[in-house]
Amino acid sequence: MGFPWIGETIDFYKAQKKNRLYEDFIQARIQKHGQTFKTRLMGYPTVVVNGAEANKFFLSNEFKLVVSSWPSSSVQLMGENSIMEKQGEAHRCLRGIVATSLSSTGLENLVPRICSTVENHLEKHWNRGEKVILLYSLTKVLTFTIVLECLLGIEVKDGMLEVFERVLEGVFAAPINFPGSKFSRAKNARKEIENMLVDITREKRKEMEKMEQENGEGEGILLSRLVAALIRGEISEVEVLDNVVLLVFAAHDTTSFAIAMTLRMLAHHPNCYSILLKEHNDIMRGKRPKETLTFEDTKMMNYTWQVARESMRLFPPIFGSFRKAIHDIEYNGYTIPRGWKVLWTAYGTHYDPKYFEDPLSFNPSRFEDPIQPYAFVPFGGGPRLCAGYQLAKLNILIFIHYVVTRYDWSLVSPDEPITMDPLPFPSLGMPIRISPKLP
Ligand code: HEM
Repeated sequence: MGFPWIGETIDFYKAQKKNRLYEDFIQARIQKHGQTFKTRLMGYPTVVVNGAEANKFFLSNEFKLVVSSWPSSSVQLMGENSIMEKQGEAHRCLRGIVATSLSSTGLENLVPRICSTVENHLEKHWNRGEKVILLYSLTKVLTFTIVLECLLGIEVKDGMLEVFERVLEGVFAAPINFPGSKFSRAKNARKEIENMLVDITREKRKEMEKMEQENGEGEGILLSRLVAALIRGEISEVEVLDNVVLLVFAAHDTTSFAIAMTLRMLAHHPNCYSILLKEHNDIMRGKRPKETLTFEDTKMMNYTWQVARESMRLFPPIFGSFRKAIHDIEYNGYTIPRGWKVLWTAYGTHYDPKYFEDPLSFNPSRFEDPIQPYAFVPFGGGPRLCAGYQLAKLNILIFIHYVVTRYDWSLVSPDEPITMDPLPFPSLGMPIRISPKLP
């Protein structure tokens, strides 16, 4: 378990920073101790669990045996009232409100809005002849706009992204609140966002009360649904604010990284790229010039989704997360005492040949066959399965469609290192050389 308090935290962080959490930390200990092993991380005795059976056991027993457990800095910055901190009935209520806008029916209406946001983004940042752009950095601007404008219905103003990013930078920093620290900068940024969101929420409330639009229908936008629940007295104003901040955090870097890794893998595997391009050209052939994509079109992007899933298998945007035991737990011959942490990771199954043959090779067609439940877990599982899974999927498919049908592109640094802090990102921002395709 390493030294008292600190335990193996430094080894864990070092491996994370190099994006070698699996190779240097998890795999090394699995070989020594087996699939389930104990360690000490950030002051807590922690049991690291691996394998589909373990994922199923711990993820599906959320609220019964374990509860999600985020670092203190994340809770302070995302807010104590965000969905990730809620449990039981309070979680079910919030999840219900959020899920209505993020379900297939809710998202079907968003497709035209997402398409025009992607087109405007490409027009603004990608067009104008041959050039080199930073794909990952720019995609973050896009995913931020999609979650705020398309999903929540909040207009993005100049400087907003930078303030949100400052909050995100502190989410996993040490919660030390002295002037100039990462955490204190993040706290100040959070205050700025709160002030802005209070105005937006109150304005929305006034407007909805005037129009008696309490159910938020007519717009179908998530902010209206949250404010409708506020008007009905189901949630408080601070719950609206905390959940807006949480949604931006949950959606933004994760989706950008998934897009970046999908394009990187396509660049490394030209055969896969040809198959994917044909899928998109076939969709285009059935459409009039300038006709926009529909939800039905995205359902035809099966191969693209296989490529994206295979990329997320190899490069999960979230490596896993912590739970806390709320009872003594008997698991697989071990007793996990109440209060201990449990860490499940995507790597624990994604890189295991028991679930994925030749796990380090890139093979999108492995997703043609059904995958064992809880073996492919980039979106988690159980009651806390990613609420934005469908939006992430649409965002990825639609963006890839516009990129591959409109641009020729290539990686400038094919072997660009991926780093983690603690979410993964391409260390140079993923420079690519682009040139618009001739019409
Ligand atoms: C590729 C993109 C994404 C990935 C890989 C991803 C991954 C995850 C994972 C692993 C969890 C579960 C965490 C846990 O069990 O502790 C989660 C939860 C969540 N995600 Fe995502 N996510 C993505 C995109 C999104 C988007 C676009 C949204 C919304 C706009 C979103 C909203 C949420 C929310 C609200 C939760 C908390 C659910 C709950 O506690 O009930 N995510 N996500």
